[in-house]
Amino acid sequence: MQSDQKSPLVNIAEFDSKFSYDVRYATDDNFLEQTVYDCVQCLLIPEVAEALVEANNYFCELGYMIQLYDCYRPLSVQKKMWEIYPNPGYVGNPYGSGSIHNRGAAIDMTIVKLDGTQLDMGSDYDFFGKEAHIDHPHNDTITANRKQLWSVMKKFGFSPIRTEWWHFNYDAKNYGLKVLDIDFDCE
Ligand SMILES: C[C@@H](N)C(=O)N[C@H](C)C(=O)O
Ligand SMILES: [Zn+2]
Repeated sequence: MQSDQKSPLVNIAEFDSKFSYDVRYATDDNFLEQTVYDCVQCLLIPEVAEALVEANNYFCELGYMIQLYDCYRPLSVQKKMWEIYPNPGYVGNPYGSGSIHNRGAAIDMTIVKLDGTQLDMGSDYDFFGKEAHIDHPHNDTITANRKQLWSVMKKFGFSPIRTEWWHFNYDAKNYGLKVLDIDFDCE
């Protein structure tokens, strides 16, 4: 941790929009099989938080809301992930260009109905295999659910990656953003 680093991140909970949370990295129910976050928070740089709120408000008008799996991720956690699963198709290499999560400009997410009902996206979150790929063929329901997710996210400036249906990077210039290693303030 670099505690002298001033945080440029904002907490999505401070915005006027209702999100659902399923932050498994704050539990041991994740591919690391260990708790790597001290609390559930979605931190992002302001520009990305604003775009996400707009996307969520749009989803809400359609009868859905965003369920957040992960937002900003400290570089120290990225290193733990890489140690356990050093595959650049599924985990950004912290010793290379890293992850857009480390820059507060990527989100892992799905959408759920406003009553909390889950939508079938064809694989679980952080399933590292071909069923999670955005070009893998699935049945009509899954295809329609994914289309709903991606069409709205793209409208608000987010792009998916090929191997993970749940991962979105904000805009194309984001590798130029600063990599951060700030702990969550869980007070
Ligand atoms: C680990 C997974 N949830 C994820 O976010 N992977 C991408 C590729 C990343 O680490 O940036
Ligand atoms: Zn991700």
